Amino acid sequence: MSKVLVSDPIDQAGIDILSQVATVDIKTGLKPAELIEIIGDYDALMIRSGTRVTEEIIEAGTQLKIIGRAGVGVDNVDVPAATRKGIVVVNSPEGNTIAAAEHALAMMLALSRHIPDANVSVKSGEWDRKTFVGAEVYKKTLGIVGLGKIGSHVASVAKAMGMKLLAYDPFISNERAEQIGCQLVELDLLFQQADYITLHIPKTPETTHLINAATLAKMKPTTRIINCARGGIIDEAALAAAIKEGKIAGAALDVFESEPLGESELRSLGKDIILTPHLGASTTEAQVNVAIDVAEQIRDVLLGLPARSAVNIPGLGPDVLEELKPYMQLAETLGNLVGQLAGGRVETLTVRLQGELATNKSQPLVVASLKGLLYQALRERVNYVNANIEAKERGIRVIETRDASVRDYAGSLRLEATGTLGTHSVTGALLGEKEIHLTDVDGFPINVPPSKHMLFTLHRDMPGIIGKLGSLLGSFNVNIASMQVGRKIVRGDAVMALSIDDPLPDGILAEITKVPGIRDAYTVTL
Ligand SMILES: NC(=O)c1ccc[n+]([C@@H]2O[C@H](COP(=O)([O-])OP(=O)(O)OC[C@H]3O[C@@H](n4cnc5c(N)ncnc54)[C@H](O)[C@@H]3O)[C@@H](O)[C@H]2O)c1
Ligand SMILES: O=C(O)[C@H](O)COP(=O)(O)O
Repeated sequence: MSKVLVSDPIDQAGIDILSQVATVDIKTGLKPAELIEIIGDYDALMIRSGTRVTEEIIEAGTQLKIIGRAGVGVDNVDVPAATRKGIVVVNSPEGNTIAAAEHALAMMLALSRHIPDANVSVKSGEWDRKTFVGAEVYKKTLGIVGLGKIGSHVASVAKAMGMKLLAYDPFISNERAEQIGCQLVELDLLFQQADYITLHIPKTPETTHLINAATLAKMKPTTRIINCARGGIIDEAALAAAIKEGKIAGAALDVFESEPLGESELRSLGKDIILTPHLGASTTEAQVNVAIDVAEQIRDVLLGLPARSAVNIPGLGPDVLEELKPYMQLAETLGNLVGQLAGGRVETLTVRLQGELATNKSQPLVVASLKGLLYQALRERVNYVNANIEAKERGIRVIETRDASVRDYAGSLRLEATGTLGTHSVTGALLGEKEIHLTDVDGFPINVPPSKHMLFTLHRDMPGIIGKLGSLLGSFNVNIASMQVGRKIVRGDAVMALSIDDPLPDGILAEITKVPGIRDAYTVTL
């Protein structure tokens, strides 16, 4: 019989499901070394946010087939390490949505009316009605950062309370935001106008310390911030200073840079701050939902069936997967690339399956393209199972076409996306030992393998331009690994594709477009 280790508190409903197919050991509060010592005995590991599943633990899990996260965030799991070892990582993307949204709303109201401190005051024998005069949320502006599942539910309840809703989410269309009753605005405007700011975004390199001394300085002295998303999105030292100095009115935090919260100035800010110990998902209902959702997936995988919310492994049959695998990678890379060229808020994605790919069997490549397109927004939380739904929720129109007549390569894939930066297209194929190559950008033929950091320019094909760009990049210490120009006619328009060793430093793109002859420049990280 298989063995499952449950290393965080999980509702009994989940344990009952696991017990149908496995021996279940519940061992919570293990130290990393203790987990490493025993994990080798287990086929599955079920966790919440309390267990950090590092590469070391994954390496020691020689029998592990699946890691189940009874909740949303998989930032406590080294997903790439699990993928490398062929371990499926699953989560429960929707099981605690309502719980987290309601916690954020409760925090907003509790902070506005000083409920936690007033409660402590009365319980200690006082009857102080002066200290706890609050503020109403009615007719106030709520700025929602991240209009995904939780952000959208917060929006609908806040609207019913008479709040005006602003939202910032570079991956959501205006139509979708309007449906929810939100006005999409740039982040700076949201910071300047919101009376309440609530965060519902994943923690990524882009969102780390999104709330910092500089962004706090843009807010009103009456602004209150709520974070029930992830610790680290707020710079806690800067937040504490801003509250102390009266630059903003207060904050309500459920999540922290380091959990459990240790010594922290945040604890000493009185009634202007509310702190809860990562309780967003802690409702009876949510815990039953996530436990059942994830336990069922662990059970299925242990029985050799696919998982419905796999974060890292496609929910496709193994035979189809094997055949399409190299093309899936091509589709993901092209999706990620064209999404960045088109700008975040993509409205339409056209996927053209060409040559031998122009068959029904290639349909998973459309999903893989969407997965790549949504990667910048959702990181490892987008997968082959949810990519279609996530795209639909963002109002992205997907057009699928097939053209068997294209014969440049055995099979090739062309993606065209329309977003905030306009319409862009990329084509790719597998060459040699199934190596991914970009074969066309915006209609200009090229032949380059994609690299982690790339720069594309649209320019006039004229003497001296390559030298000028090379010197400019050199003056910013940017090392060029490779460079290729694609053109249709001599001295007409041309595209240049450069692979660079590091991300392009801030501000250079504007300098590049000042080079005579260069019309546009785009940088991407794949
Ligand atoms: N406190 C808790 O116990 C608790 C419970 C559940 C979820 N969460 C956390 O809440 C957050 C939101 O969860 P969800 O289920 O709504 O996720 P979701 O994927 O449905 O929504 C996240 C949204 O953030 C947007 N986004 C991504 N990068 C962005 C950026 N740089 N700027 C603005 N928007 C950006 C995405 O487009 C997406 O719409 C996650 O961090 C999750 O881990 C916390
Ligand atoms: O990402 C999540 O689902 C939440 O942060 C909840 O975490 P928890 O399961 O540890 O309560």
